[in-house]
Amino acid sequence: MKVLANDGLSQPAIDKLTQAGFEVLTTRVAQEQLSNFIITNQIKALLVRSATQVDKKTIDAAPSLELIGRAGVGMDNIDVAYARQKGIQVVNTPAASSISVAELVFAHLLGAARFLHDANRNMPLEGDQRFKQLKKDYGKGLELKGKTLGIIGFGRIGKEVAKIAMGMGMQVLFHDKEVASDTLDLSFFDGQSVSFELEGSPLEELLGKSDFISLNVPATQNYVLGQTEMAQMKKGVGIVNCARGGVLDEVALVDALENGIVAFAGLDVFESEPQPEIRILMHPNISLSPHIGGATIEAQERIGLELAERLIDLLKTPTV
Ligand SMILES: O=C(O)[C@H](O)COP(=O)(O)O
Repeated sequence: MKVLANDGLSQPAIDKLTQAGFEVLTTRVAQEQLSNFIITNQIKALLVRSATQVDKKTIDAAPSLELIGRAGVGMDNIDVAYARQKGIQVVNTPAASSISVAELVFAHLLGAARFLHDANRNMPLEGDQRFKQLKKDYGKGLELKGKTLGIIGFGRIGKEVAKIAMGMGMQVLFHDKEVASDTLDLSFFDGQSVSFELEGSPLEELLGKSDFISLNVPATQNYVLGQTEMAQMKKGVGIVNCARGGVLDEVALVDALENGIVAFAGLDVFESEPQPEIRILMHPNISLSPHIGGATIEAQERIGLELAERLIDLLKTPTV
């Protein structure tokens, strides 16, 4: 039984599937040739990350498909409803990358609060005058300890973000339409743990009180943070978006950066991927990363193994 892992798959997952009798192809097939490749090779399971689009056209043109696996969380690149309607099983790995994404939120927060992204671009090859000037330019960094972090979206990732923030001595507010309150267990290295009860806040209150805001919601039809919400934020706020491009209005963000409402932003995802807007790419107060929230060795191993197990279970291939 053939599996196409079109956006790559960790080696332990490939090994597990191979041992279970699957033939795993890791050829990166271009979007336009995908349907044809699936038919020609009689692919039964198509595994993707966020790069490959699995739309109606691809699904219609690939009758051999029995399963679509998303190696990751967001399924906005897959027409899930249509696939299921056609009898194709669709699975993802919602929990496996939460820690990696949460840690990237803090990579952006800690980095941008100390201008690291811009300092990296501007460090002089030589010349102590320029070095001294940069020392002045980057001389007004911010500490995170004691500040308030507003987390919008309190699912698995939002909760991991909250735990790191609490460990750093930050105050945490969260807003989630589905979650009124929650208990967080903070585990320490020595096995001890402490529980915290958190009450959700109305969005307006979170916007007005937060020194930093992290977006941790799934893809949405409308902006979660647009011009109206930015006008309600505390002056000098830092915003991090490691969720999805369309949840943050980038035009409103650049305006808010220009008028000083927002001091900095950290963006891992963009309204336009893989080619973000030039104003976003060139802005000195935006820390950038190319959609790598789940891209750690640990997360990809967990994702791959979880997906392999689901696939073996669902397609019930006899082991060789
Ligand atoms: O939804 C996800 O899992 C993340 O956005 C990561 O996407 P990726 O698998 O394309 O890196």
